[in-house]
Amino acid sequence: MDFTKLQGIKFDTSSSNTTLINLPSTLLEALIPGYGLISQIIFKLLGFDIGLVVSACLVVVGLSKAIQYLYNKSYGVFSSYFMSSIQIEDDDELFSQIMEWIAEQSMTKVSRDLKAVTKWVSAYEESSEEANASDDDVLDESGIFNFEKWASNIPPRYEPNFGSDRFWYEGKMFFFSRTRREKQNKSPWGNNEDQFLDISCVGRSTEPIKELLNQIKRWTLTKDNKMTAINRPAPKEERRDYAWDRTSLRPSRPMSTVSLDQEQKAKIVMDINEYLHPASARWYAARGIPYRRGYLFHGPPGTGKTSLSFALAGIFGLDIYCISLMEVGLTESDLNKLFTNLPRRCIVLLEDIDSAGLRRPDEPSNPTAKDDEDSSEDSGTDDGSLTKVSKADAGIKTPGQNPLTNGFKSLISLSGLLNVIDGVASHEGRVLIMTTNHPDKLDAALVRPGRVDMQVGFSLATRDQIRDIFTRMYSTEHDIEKSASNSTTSSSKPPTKDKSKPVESPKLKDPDQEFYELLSQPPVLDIVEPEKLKEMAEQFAGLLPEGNFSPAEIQGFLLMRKKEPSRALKEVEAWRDGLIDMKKKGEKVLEVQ
Ligand SMILES: Nc1ncnc2c1ncn2[C@@H]1O[C@H](COP(=O)(O)OP(=O)(O)OP(=O)(O)O)[C@@H](O)[C@H]1O
Repeated sequence: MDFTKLQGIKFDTSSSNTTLINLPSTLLEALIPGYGLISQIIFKLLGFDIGLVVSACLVVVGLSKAIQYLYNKSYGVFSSYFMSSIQIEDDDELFSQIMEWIAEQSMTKVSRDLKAVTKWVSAYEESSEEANASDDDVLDESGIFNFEKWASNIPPRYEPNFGSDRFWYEGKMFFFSRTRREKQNKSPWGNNEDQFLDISCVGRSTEPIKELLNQIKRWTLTKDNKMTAINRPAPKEERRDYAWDRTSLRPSRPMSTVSLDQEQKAKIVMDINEYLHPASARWYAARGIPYRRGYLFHGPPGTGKTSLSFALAGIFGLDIYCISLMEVGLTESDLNKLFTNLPRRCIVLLEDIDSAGLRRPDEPSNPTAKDDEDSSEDSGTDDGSLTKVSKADAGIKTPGQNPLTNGFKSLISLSGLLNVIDGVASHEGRVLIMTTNHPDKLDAALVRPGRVDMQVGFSLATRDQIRDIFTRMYSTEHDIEKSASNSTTSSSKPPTKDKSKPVESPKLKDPDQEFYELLSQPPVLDIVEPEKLKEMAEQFAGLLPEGNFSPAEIQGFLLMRKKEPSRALKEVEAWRDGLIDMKKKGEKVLEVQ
């Protein structure tokens, strides 16, 4: 647009033709290059002077711009003097809590500008409608669960789109804006944008917004109640922004489902309870003791070490942060970052620390050859004179290596691990649980008091545990409780079809007909009275020798017969003999499963 032409314009104010909506043609010519020519052509072709229309349009645009400018200016002045606001960044967990809360408010029902998000739900997070889906919604015509069909019934979640909106909450109006911006530190991988929310309200105090945020946090708590969040290290390339990824949210595991000596369970719970009490931090500080507590859960695989950790997280409402030192490429600085980014209170689960392949300087150059030997004489000190395993060692398999580590060597040295556990990076207030199948292979420095304050041994199933696992598997008490508290019965439904509704084979003759006919056999649902169940559990426990099988193995056997306690009882001897035989021969495959 050539504004220099505006200088040459002489406004003929005496002309009665020049009004607010009939601008002089010289002005129009200056604002719209080629206007004169175009208007003449249109006039010649149509006999119509477009000057009035163009002038009116320009005046409307100009006025609306001026009004918008004035509005923005006055809103800016008003909000800086008479409004309060709080900003929330998207890397804060409050961000997702607010989005979830808002998605359930009437704002998303009346707003005309929404963002639809496919709900990612884990198997445990289905809403009641999803969990209540009828067989017609989830099963195909052969009676087989069809995920696509089921997933198509899950509606998206609607949340506010980018931009501004407002909502009322408890009689107060709040303004809400969602803004996208470019990240300052750009990464060649993935997303270079982040977002933030701004919640504001009229008034010179942020109290109403703070109260709203507290309400949202309380709402999240009731929603996530009885759920345990599991976090794992974020992928390497994203670790610059987020150290941890919340990988799942699962129902808290009731303590009663972990078969372990009751007194031992109570001892651990009481110990953690005392430690977590807010007054304990001061008690520790007054005595110059670092406010940390570490536990070592040791025992054969499948004996409940991880299960107990999850049950503890559920009891104390803590999130779990799992780290495996076996993670390929996990360096000491990564580990440091992960520990410094832990929340104030949490459970850190350091799994299988024995198989992490940590190395000390006095180890032979072929360290893996020594892995199979008992290294308990490695009475390490925590003086830090321990070396870091070279990167070249990672993942190199050599003969004689520990089958558990599969030749893997961690990039983390023992000194590095010790520094993280009790160094400056270590977060005070966290509960550290280390698990191992081979406590004898651990360095004494790692398990010295202060790093490990309580050791809990897990053993292969005792008679009591076997009885307990059998009873829990076939007891319907929990199912009845659930269906009473929640009108839905589907969460307690057996995963296969009910026996009252046998699976129908498809009408059409198809090559899989014979296979489908196998499915049409009605499943047996063997419900036994509590008294009888007790008797059967006793019988079952009597058939399995103590200290021979892990709870996981017994659970696996029962799961294959999850609705048929009588069949489990009938087949347990064959399974037992097969498993003992298999272990003797060192085989991995079992005939009777
Ligand atoms: N003591 C137990 N009580 C109840 N269930 C158990 C027990 N031990 C094992 N299980 C069952 O066995 C499975 C594996 O258990 P879990 O992962 O806790 O074992 P683990 O000791 O951590 O094994 P690993 O050493 O291999 O990590 C789980 O499904 C769990 O329910």
